[in-house]
Amino acid sequence: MSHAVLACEQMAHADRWTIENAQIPGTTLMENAGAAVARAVLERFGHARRALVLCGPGNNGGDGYVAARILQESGMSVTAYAFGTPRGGTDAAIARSRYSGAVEPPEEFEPSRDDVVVDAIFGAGLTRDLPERVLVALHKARSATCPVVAVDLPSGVNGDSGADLGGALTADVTVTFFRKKPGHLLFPGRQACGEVVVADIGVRAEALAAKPPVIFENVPQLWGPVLPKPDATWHKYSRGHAAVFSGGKHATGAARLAALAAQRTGAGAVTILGQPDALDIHAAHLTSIMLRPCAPDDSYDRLGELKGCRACVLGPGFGDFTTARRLALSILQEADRTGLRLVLDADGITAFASESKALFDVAHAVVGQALVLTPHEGEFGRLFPDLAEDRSLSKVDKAVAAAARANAVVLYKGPDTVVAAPDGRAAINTNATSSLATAGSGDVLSGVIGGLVAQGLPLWEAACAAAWLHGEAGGAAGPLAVAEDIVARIPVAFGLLNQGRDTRAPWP
Ligand SMILES: NC(=O)C1=CN([C@@H]2O[C@H](COP(=O)(O)OP(=O)(O)OC[C@H]3O[C@@H](n4cnc5c(N)ncnc54)[C@H](O)[C@@H]3O)[C@@H](O)[C@H]2O)[C@@H](O)CC1
Ligand SMILES: Nc1ncnc2c1ncn2[C@@H]1O[C@H](COP(=O)(O)OP(=O)(O)O)[C@@H](O)[C@H]1O
Ligand SMILES: [K+]
Repeated sequence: MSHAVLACEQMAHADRWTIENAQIPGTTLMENAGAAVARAVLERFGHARRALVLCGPGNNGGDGYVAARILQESGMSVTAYAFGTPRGGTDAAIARSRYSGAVEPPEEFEPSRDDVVVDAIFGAGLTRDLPERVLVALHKARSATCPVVAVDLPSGVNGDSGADLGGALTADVTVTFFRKKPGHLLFPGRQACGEVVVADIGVRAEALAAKPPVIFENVPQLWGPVLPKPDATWHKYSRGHAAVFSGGKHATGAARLAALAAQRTGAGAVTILGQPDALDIHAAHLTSIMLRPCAPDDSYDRLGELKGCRACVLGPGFGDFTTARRLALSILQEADRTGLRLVLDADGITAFASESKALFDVAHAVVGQALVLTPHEGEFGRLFPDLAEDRSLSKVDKAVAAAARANAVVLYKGPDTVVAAPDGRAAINTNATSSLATAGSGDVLSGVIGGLVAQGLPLWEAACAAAWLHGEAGGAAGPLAVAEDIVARIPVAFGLLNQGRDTRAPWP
């Protein structure tokens, strides 16, 4: 699965496995890696005056020396700069010895605008802050504003977390090998990488068989197969019925956005539940969405009256924390009997800020899973303060730990939204643009999740699909989109799934 994402340790294991079990020497992998880097340089920056290759002491530097040799052979003017010496006998030392061009000390590195810099100082083996002489060189490269091609990762970016350990360059292109790492997809690493090229260097996919990957880039292959297929016998309720709880009369918009999004996502019926004065406002705006009165002390059982209702969204604009807690806990307590699933967002999350244990306890008592949580960074900190503050954890680690603790699918929002399941699976979303950074966009997302869950999708797949559809819809709506525009483009996002496909089997 080429959309699998490997932690640095898994990648090192795959390298070792290939060398030991497929009898492919490490020097061959390094040759292939260096060749892929040289190819990227020649394809994009072959016109540069010089290629200046910054080489570290490990295998990343080894890739750099191979690239330097190939670039020189292709006729480019090349200088390598040695940041440390490869240990004798290593693949990197062999690569260094095969390169016969100029090798200068770091102090001699003086890039200009017309050069291309190859950053091969540190890759997956970076373990501590960058040394001063590396920082100085990176600063010079940045000041020169010349193009940068990074090998595996821009030096200074942590491959597992995407954290910038200090001073990393923003590359134009990053050439990585076999599979992406979380650091290529999580911010700020994603931004530092620029375009990411994944090169096949001969590492064998069988290396992953013993311990299959659990982290993925969020692509339609992950969840396309479980999207609902149109059925000639459908009626509106069998197609899926979603409910959305409304806030009070001065905060109805959020629920309306969620409800409209659930409807645009394919739920056959959508009902908004709210107090009569709030429903009056909804009635003035809505036509095909149903409205049902629900007093604050009403039982969640009112949901049982909604035919075929499989999903409810609670939290957008809700306001009343006491009622939110009561509703959420009772929905989860009855989830095994009713089959109802809960998407808890916004005020529904904040309502449990100091009572998260009560939520997690009922969620754990459910056979299987019934809860999706959709926190942004602030909400995540309210529910999982210790995880939020733990600097040793990546965003993926945090989301996975939160999902296990809450027995919930956790969709941890941001430009690099992570969707984690209690069993440890995680998908990193990569198609969202900053056009989604607009009020109400999160309400739309919770409605999309609710709409998909109502149609019977498993929770993790529903949340992954929703993040992707939301991203595409936001992109289609353009940079000045408002939340209503995102709702309107959901069909466009579905349409992208159809492209090039048989229209009778509309989804992958
Ligand atoms: N055969 C293989 O294993 C392959 C490895 N590949 C390359 O190998 C890289 C990983 O190689 P390595 O594990 O050698 O790691 P790196 O080359 O990223 O760095 C390791 C070296 O840097 C030192 N180091 C780490 N952080 C430092 C810091 N802040 N200051 C000073 N020194 C520091 C380490 O002690 C070690 O000597 C990948 O990123 C990739 O570029 C590719 O060549 C593909 C094949
Ligand atoms: N810069 C960005 N790039 C990509 N996606 C973003 C960006 N900023 C916000 N988003 C997405 O937009 C949505 C915002 O949700 P949220 O913060 O709950 O907003 P609101 O409460 O206003 O609806 C989330 O899905 C988030 O991932
Ligand atoms: K590098």
